[in-house]
Formats: sequence, C-alpha cells, structure tokens
Amino acid sequence: MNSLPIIDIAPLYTDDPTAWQSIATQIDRACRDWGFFYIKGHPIPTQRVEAVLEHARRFFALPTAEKLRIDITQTKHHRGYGAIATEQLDPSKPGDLKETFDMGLHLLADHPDVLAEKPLRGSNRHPSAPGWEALMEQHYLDMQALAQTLLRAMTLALGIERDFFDTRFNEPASVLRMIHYPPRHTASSPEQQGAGAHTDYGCITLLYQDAAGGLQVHNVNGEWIDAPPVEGTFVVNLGDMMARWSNDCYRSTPHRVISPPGVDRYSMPFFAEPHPDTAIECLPGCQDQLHPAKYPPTTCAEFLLSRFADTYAYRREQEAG
Ligand SMILES: O=C(O)CCC(=O)C(=O)O
Ligand SMILES: [Fe+2]
Repeated sequence: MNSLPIIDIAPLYTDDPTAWQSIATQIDRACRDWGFFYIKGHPIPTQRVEAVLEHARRFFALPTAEKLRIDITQTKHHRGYGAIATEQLDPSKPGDLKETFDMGLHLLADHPDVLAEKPLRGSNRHPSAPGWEALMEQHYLDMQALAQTLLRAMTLALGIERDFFDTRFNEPASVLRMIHYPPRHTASSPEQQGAGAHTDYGCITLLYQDAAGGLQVHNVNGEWIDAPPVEGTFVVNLGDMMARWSNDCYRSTPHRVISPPGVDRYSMPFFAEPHPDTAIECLPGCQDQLHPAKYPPTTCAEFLLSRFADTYAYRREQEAG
C-alpha cells in the first residue's frame, strides 16, 4: 500500500460497456482505498499542457505589482492572482509558500447569477498576455469534460443514474488554478510549506504537476508517502464534497506539498465542482440502517464558501462584512 494506482482510462473513450465497467471498478477501488490515483490515456495532449505551463512561467515571473493588478483578494468571486502566503491550508503552519492564479466559469455581467450578485459567480480576470485568454478558457472546458467522464464512470460503481453528475455540473463552480512554488530556501521560516496539509473541498481534483516533485499523500495508515510526477498523467483525488456524497466510502485524503530544494515547481489543479446550488447529501446507495448519513445536507456554494473562509484571511473579512 505504498504507491498510488495508475489507471489507463482510454477505454472510457469507447462505447464498450465491458471496458467501462472494468475501468469503473478500478476507479472505485482506488477511491475507497486511497482517494487518490493517477490517470493515463486521457485526451489532453502534452503540447497543450506545455503551452499552458509556459504561460504560467511567464506570468509568475512578472513583477509582483503587475500580478497584483488582478489580485484575488479584491474580488468577491474568487478569480485572479493570489500572492505568496495569501492562502494558509494548514492552520498550524505559516501561510503557504506558493503563488496562484485562479479562474472559473466565465459568466458575463448580464448572466442572472451575476446580476443577482451570487457568490463565486462572475467573469474571469485574465492577465493581458497575448494568447492567454483563449488558451486558458479552452483548457478549462477540456478539463471539465475530462472530470465529467471520470464522474460518469463513478456512477456505474456507485449505482446511481448515469447522468447524475452531468445534470449537476451544468454551469459548474469548477476552478482551474496555476501554482508556482518558489524554492524552499525562500521560505519565511522552516515551518512554511508549499501547501500545508489539507483535504480538497470539492468533488474531484485533476492535478498536473511538473517534474520537480514534492507532493505527498496520506496512506491508509496516515503515513506521508510521495506522489511523484509521472509523465503524461494527471493525479486525481477526491475532495470533501465527494466524501459527503458517498458517506466517506470515497476518501477525501490529506495531502501537502513540501517545496523542493533549489528549484521552482509549477502545478495546475483543476477542481471540479458542481453548480453552486447543488445539494450535497448522502447518496441513497451509500447509507443503510447500520451506516446512517454522517453529514448534514449542504449546498456546493455554502460548503465552498465556508472552506474558503477557513483558509483565506481576506475571505473571513469579507464574510464578516
Ligand atoms: O501542487 C500540488 O501538487 C498540489 C496542490 C493542492 O493540493 C491544492 O492546490 O489543493
Ligand atoms: Fe489539494
């Protein structure tokens, strides 16, 4: 139990029901044992990831004042640049040694949710780099489609309608994030980590990591094991909303990033989250008399906002008005 499974999902891009069932079974096992696995055989080309990464490197190399033109702490809908230590994933440690760029579903000013000033809804705030916006908006849609393919496979194992997640991921709250981890020696103290130990908030996360390494994951005994970079793969992990939906049958597993010594690290998680109004409550097949629902029902937006308030000081201030 000391290395994460690698699942070839290419059969999910065929109409072969036996192959779908076989992949669904492998994913189900990995979700129950680990809450983490790698996927290969996905349709996102390496050149695409390289192009996005190149934009990330150039953006994070800009002067801080330039990046702060799209400061995430100046928005109510969580888009733009987060400077080093803006986020504190582990409350027992200093703010994280990383800087971030976040984008979501791009909604225009006349969208009903934006007119109603619903939280997390609004337009993206892109840097002005040529080619950035078109590439990132396309990448967001392609990552969303990949997440929904994996979710469709999970419906087979969970015994729920095939379109259960598809209907709930209409106009999703998903976030595509770029992260730059500066080298470890730039830490403000030995305690400062790239990303403090945490569980993800949402449904499923698809993570691209570059070759630097540094991601660690709890195994079933609560020991940290490395989740090293594997070329051509994404690391997939489940978040707390999926744990709630599945009554903890699917694990939302703690993980962290220890910034590697001497090198910069870049990663790109895609956090797949349903529509903000989606009810997050125990699935019928995941509870019975011996295993009643562990968590009270919530909604996607309510849950995400409470978790953002836990990890971002500016969010707490906004919530407090
Ligand atoms: O950068 C990584 O490898 C992991 C990042 C992560 O866990 C997160 O942003 O939630
Ligand atoms: Fe995470």
